[in-house]
Amino acid sequence: MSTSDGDDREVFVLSRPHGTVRARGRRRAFTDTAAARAALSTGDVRAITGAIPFDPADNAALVEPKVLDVDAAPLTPVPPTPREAVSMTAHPDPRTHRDRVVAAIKQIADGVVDKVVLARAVDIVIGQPVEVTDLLAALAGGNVDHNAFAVDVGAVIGDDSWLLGSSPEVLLRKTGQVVTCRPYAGSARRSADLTADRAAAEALASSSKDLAEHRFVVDYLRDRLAPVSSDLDAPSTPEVRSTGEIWHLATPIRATLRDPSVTALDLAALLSPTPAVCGTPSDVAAQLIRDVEDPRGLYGGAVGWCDDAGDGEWMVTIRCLQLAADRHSLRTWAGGGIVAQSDPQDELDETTAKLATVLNALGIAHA
Ligand SMILES: C=C(O[C@H]1C=CC=C(C(=O)O)[C@@H]1O)C(=O)O
Repeated sequence: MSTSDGDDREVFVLSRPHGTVRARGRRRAFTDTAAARAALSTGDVRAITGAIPFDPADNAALVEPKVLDVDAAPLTPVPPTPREAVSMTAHPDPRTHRDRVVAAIKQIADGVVDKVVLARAVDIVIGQPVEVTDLLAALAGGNVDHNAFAVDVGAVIGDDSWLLGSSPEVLLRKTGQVVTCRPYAGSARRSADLTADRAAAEALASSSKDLAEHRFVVDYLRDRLAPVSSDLDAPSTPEVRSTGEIWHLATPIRATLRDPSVTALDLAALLSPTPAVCGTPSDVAAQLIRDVEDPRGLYGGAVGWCDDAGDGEWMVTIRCLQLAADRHSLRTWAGGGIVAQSDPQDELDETTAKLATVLNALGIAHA
C-alpha cells in the first residue's frame, strides 16, 4: 500500500476470499452517513468506501475515492513481524469488565434488556513503528479466508489514523437485487489440540446459551430485511465457522430486494449495529452500552464499499484496531454478547480470546 502523500494513495482495502477491493485517492470525505447515501443515490458520487460508526450519531469515516479496483484474489498473507509492547492498558481493567457483566446479567433477569454486548478496549504502545501494509498482510494471514481490512480514517478523524482488522462477520453483501448476510454470534475458544478443538466446535453447536445469543441477531436481521425484501431465507439452525482463534455460530441469510435502487450503503445503515455488537432491544442495549463504556467510535460499526450500481460489501467492524498517526500507539477492542445464561468469567475469557486476533497479527507475544 502506498503511504505517500500523493493524491492517489490507497485509502481503503478489503480482502475477502472472493477478492480484494482497493480504493485510491479522495474526491470527497463524509462524516455523515446520510449525506453519503444521498450523494450516492443522486449520482453526485460514483462510489463510497470507509467506515460507519457503532452509534449512528457519531462521525462516519467515508470517502468518495478516485478509483475503485477489484482483484479476483484475496491479499497474499505474510507472517507477522515480531514486536514488543512497551505498554498495554486495559479500559476497563478485567475485573471491572467482569463486574459489568454481572450487572448486565442482573438487568436481563430484571427484564430491562434481553441481550447486551459489552466490550472492552486495550491501548497498546509498541516500540517499533507499525507499517499499515505489513499489518494488513499479517491480518490476512491469520485466518483461512484471508479476511482483512484497512481504512484511512484520517480525512475525517483529523490525523493520519488507520482502522485495520480481520472481521469474520459479513453484515451484508449486495449484488444486483440479491443481499446476503452472515451474522456471527456465539463463541468458543479454539485449541491447538485437534481433538479438543473439534470437541469445542461440537459443544458450541449444541450450547443453548450460544444458540439463544445467536438467535437474537438472526431475528433482528429478519425483522429489518423483511419489509424491504420480496423473499428472505434464513435457516433455523446455525452453522459453525472458525477464525484463527475462535469457533462461532453463523447463519447464511439471503434476501431479494423489492426496490433495486436501495444501495449497499443504505443497507449497512439499515442493519448496523446488529445484536452481534449491540443487543436486544437495540435502543435499550445501546443506552446501557453508552452508560458504561467509553464511546466506541468506529468499533462495532461497519467497514465496506459501495459502487455506482449500489453493489458492495460491508463487514461488522470487530477484531480490529485503530492505529494512531505516530504508528506506535493503537487501541483494540473485544466484546461479547451477554444473555441470561452467561457466566461472568467465561465472558471475560472470551474477550481475551478475541483480542488474540489483533495481538497475533501485531506479533505481540501474549498468554
Ligand atoms: C462483539 C464481538 O464479536 C461478536 C461477533 C461474534 C461473536 C460474538 C459473541 O459470541 O459474543 C459477538 O457477538 C467482538 O469480537 O468484539
